[in-house]
Amino acid sequence: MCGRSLAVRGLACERDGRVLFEGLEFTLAPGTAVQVEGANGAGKSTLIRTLIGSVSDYSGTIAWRGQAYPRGLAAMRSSLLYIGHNAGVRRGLTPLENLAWYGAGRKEALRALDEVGLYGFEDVLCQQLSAGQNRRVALARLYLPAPPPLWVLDEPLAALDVVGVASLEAQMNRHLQRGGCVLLTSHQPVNVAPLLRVNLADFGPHFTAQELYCVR
Ligand SMILES: Nc1ncnc2c1ncn2[C@@H]1O[C@H](COP(=O)(O)OP(=O)(O)OP(=O)(O)O)[C@@H](O)[C@H]1O
Repeated sequence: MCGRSLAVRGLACERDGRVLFEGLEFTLAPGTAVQVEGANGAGKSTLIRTLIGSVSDYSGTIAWRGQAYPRGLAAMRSSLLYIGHNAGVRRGLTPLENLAWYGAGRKEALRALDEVGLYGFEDVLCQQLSAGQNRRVALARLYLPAPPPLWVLDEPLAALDVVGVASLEAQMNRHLQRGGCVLLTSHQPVNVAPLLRVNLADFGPHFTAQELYCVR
């Protein structure tokens, strides 16, 4: 396994007795991105939660920088910037306060909010912002100085307009050029490179002809 990457080998997950994926294999190396694809309910968010260590009922091996989980978890977490499906924005706080919660100083937070098009909204409560603006508050963390190397982003393009998508793609490409890595889920094409696309449909449960006959 590559010593500087996230390596997934023979990974399988099931929920409620249903196999979501099995035999999943890929490597997320520095300077590269992986886009996890799959239909609604295919298991993309479950995979992400597994990779960031929030879910431990899986089989197979996950290793960060050559160290298999659970031993490698602490090192992975110290390198991780995770933005989940629900974006982790505190609605009772302003955008500025949200970034301060993540340790950002006022000047760098204002610059990041400007980068995501929220200039003038920094002191508005997030509960008064639109869905796309709240997504931008979450994504502003990607524009803070010295970001962690491993970005794991669940549906980061959701609710973004065309300009927002282009801006985020540019920021992800800058991160890759700096040697960082990005793992994301998206139902739409993502313009980042180099990109490995992993479709969970290719790792779904495999039935024998006999089993298929019985299902029918
Ligand atoms: N904790 C859980 N307990 C039981 N079932 C679960 C649990 N978490 C997820 N599931 C089930 O696993 C399946 C995969 O869910 P998941 O959220 O990973 O899909 P997804 O590919 O991210 O879907 P979407 O594209 O709709 O966001 C779903 O059928 C879901 O109901």
